[in-house]
Amino acid sequence: MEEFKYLIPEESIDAIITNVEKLREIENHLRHVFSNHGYNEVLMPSFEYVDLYTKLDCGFTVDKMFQYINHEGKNVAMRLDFTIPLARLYANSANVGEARYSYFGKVYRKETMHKGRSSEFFQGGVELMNKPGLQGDKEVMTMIQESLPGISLKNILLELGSAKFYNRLLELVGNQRNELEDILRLRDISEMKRFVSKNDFGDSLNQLLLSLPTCFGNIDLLHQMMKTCQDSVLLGALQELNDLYESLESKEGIIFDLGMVPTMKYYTGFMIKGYSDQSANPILSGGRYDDLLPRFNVEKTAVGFCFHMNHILKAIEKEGE
Ligand SMILES: N[C@@H](Cc1c[nH]c[nH+]1)C(=O)O
Repeated sequence: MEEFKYLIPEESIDAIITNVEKLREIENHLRHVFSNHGYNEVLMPSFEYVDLYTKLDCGFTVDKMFQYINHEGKNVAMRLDFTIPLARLYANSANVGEARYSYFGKVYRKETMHKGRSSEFFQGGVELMNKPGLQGDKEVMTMIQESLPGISLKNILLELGSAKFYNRLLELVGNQRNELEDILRLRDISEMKRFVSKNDFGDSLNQLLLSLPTCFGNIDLLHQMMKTCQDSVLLGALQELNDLYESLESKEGIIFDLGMVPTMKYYTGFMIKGYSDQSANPILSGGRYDDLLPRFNVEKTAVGFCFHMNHILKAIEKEGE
């Protein structure tokens, strides 16, 4: 009868984060790193038109959104992502030179299977507008590396992938792209074997595809792939990853994952995911997304990343056990 006192909606959990003191400690550390690099913190709105997320071909679908119809009769969603609204902010600003934004706050994403999982994700990140190529990528990577010591996790692995590489692969397999995406997402070795023998893309591409589900390793792996890769676009993408790696002062904990599937459809260049050995979910993610600002009619490039605070705090908790 008084169920409301005990039950929690399936989209929710009892408390999103209980160790808020730790959250604030990490947040302040990150705030410090970001502002030292000249990033201005912006407090973004919680509500956006659904169209902002769906009509730019960024891969967001309405089933992921918490939405309602406002008094104008328009569909409004709770913030699903910081990167897209910040791209709009930049595109609408008078200054379209170099710009640096940082942010802290929640995004709201519906889970397909709720069961004890929250739909609210606390992020802290940055977006760097109009610093193209290696210089921009390096700035972001350096900030990630500088941030890591302050997040209290011992073993962090930084995985680098490339959306340019991935998108070219999809182009090369033509009509079979959806199938390839599924196989790579699941890293399914036997499905990949079946896929390759069914389609036969020629020796070189066949061999490359077969290697992808398990294609992670250190810089030697990248060099080996560069030797065998024959397609100039694929090779160019690998060369970019190599240049980024070489430009970094510290190479600690960096590995390559050439089968990495973009979590966001807007990525166009390098992609990064950070993992703690205590968390199955990434504690940070990001990458270059040069095609997003042009969709707001501003021919400028962008790159950024965010920390996933919920996953960081979970991993810290586990590490303490
Ligand atoms: N918005 C991305 C992270 C990112 C920031 N900038 C670029 N990528 C995410 O939620 O995963």
